[in-house]
Amino acid sequence: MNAGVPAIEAVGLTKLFGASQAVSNLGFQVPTGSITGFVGPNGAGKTTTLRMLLGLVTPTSGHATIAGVPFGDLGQPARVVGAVLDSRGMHPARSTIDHLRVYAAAVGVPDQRAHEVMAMVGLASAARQKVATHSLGMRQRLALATALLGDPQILVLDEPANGLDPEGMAWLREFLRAYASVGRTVLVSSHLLRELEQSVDRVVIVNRGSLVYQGDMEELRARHSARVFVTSSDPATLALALAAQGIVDAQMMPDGRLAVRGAPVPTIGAVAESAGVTVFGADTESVDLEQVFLAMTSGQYTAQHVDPSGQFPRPGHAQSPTGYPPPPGQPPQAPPPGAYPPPPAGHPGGPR
Ligand SMILES: Nc1ncnc2c1ncn2[C@@H]1O[C@H](COP(=O)(O)OP(=O)(O)OP(=O)(O)O)[C@@H](O)[C@H]1O
Repeated sequence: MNAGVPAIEAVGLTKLFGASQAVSNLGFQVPTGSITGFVGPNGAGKTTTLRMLLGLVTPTSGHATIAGVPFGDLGQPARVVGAVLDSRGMHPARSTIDHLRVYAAAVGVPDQRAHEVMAMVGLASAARQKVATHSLGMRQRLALATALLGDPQILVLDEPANGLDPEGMAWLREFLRAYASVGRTVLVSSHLLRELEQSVDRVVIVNRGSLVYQGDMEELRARHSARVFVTSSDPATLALALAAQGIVDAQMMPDGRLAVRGAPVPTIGAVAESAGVTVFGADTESVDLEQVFLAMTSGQYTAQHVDPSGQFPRPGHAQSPTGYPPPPGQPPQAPPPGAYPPPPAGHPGGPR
């Protein structure tokens, strides 16, 4: 693959089904060597997008490339990109190994490769078992094995975790890591960020056919990094002392607490002590990325700033006491319960 060329690129992809817009001017890149998550709620347009990438659906406008060229121009597509789009369309009467042999012949690889990929996905002991009797998890593994037949440099997987039990999910995570560790690329979709959080280095988030976010997981985490809410004898002096140490993101809350980002509790405690400020309490906000995702994809995403009302505007925070006693005569501070609105009906995590 050409150095510097993204493994996958979508440019202005749009798909209309009649009057309904499934994908809308969607652009993103999947860097070579990355494991990129493609995340969005049900109906967000993930499958349609993946099918456009793979030449199975013609875009209304826009285009996509795989290894720098449109899918249709790949000389030997199965050697470049393997895809798992739907594990339900397999011939039920075929055995595991027969299914793989049929596809091995289609891809132009020897039967031996069918045995190899069957072992790679842990199906060797089910070689003679008919597809009709496979569990959904087994079908997912078989679909993955089929995608691997051509030993492709790029894998595109649509909801591969569907039907996998926790052990299967852990196995899939390991598998994808090992696959990408030698410079190969994975694009994997899910309707749950939580499902992919531990496996991907990069994420493309879509909602209603449009891009909501693309970037590194680290960046997403950093953007939503936790703040520490400090109750002290002198917040203004503490803010100045923190700024002198380069910790400049400290905002006064209407309730008198200082909201500090970018420093852990022990550091804040040490700065306070050296400035002669007494700390009565410090509550750490922990960020649940799934909540960030839900907020992003339910139209309630309002990013970073502190709400002047002194409430906790950002989703996913849960306060945890840190061992400091509350100020004399005051109960420990806690966020208002239910400050974050629940996801809407039909949204994953919300009522269906
Ligand atoms: N062949 C089709 N004809 C008409 N509408 C379609 C077709 N395929 C998809 N759609 C519609 O396009 C929208 C996006 O569907 P798509 O399957 O791409 O979303 P998704 O994010 O993959 O969702 P899910 O996770 O539920 O599969 C949906 O409203 C869907 O009903």
